[in-house]
Amino acid sequence: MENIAYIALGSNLGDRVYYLRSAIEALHYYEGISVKSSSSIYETDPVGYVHQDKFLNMVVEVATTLSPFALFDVTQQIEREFGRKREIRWGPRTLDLDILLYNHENIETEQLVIPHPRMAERAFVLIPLLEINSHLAIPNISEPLTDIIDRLPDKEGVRVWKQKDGEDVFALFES
Ligand SMILES: Nc1ncnc2c1ncn2[C@@H]1O[C@H](COP(=O)(O)OP(=O)(O)OP(=O)(O)O)[C@@H](O)[C@H]1O
Ligand SMILES: Nc1nc2c(c(=O)[nH]1)N=C(CO)CN2
Repeated sequence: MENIAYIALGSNLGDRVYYLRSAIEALHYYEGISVKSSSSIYETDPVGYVHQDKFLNMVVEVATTLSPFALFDVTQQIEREFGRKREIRWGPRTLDLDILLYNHENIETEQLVIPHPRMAERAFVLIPLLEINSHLAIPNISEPLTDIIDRLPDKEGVRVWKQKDGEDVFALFES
C-alpha cells in the first residue's frame, strides 16, 4: 500500500544546495520511496539559535511502501551519510531531515513523533508545505495552514531563493 509522507529538508553549512539535492536523490532512489513533488527552495533566517548562517529549506512529498519507522531509519541514514553535525541544539547542520506527516497518522514514540511536534510553529516548514499542498490538514489542528502561517513571527524571514520550475522534482536543480 502506498502511503503519503511529507519531509522537511534544511541545510545551513557548506554547499547547501548540494546537500538538499543529494538528500532528495537518495530518498528517490531508495527502494519503496518515490519523491512525488517538491517545493521551491527558500532561504530562511535561523530560528531558535539565531547566531548562525541562513538556512535553505524546502519540503518534499513522498509516496512510500515503508512504515513510518522504516522511513525514519532511511532519513537518519541519509543524514549520517551527509555528515550532519549536532553540536548545538537547533545549531548549524549540513543536512536536517524531519518527517512532518505520514498519512493522517499520529505517532508518539521516544524516537519518532508525527506530526512533527514543532512544525506548526515554523514558517520555514509551513510555507513550503503549503506550496506543494494547499489543502493539507494537520491532524488535530482545525485551523487552515494559511491562518497559522499568518500569525507566525518567523514568516518575514522566509524568502523564495530558487523558484520551483516545472513538475520534475529535479528540475529545481538543473541550472
Ligand atoms: N518526526 C520526526 N522527524 C525527525 N526526527 C524526529 C521526529 N520526531 C522525533 N524526532 C527525533 O528528534 C531527534 C532530534 O532531532 P534533531 O537532532 O534533528 O533535532 P533538531 O533538528 O536540532 O531540532 P528539531 O527536532 O526541533 O528540528 C531525532 O534524533 C529523532 O529521534
Ligand atoms: N530557518 C531555520 N531555522 C532553523 C532550522 C531550519 O531548518 N531553518 N532548523 C532548526 C533545527 O531543526 C533550528 N532553526
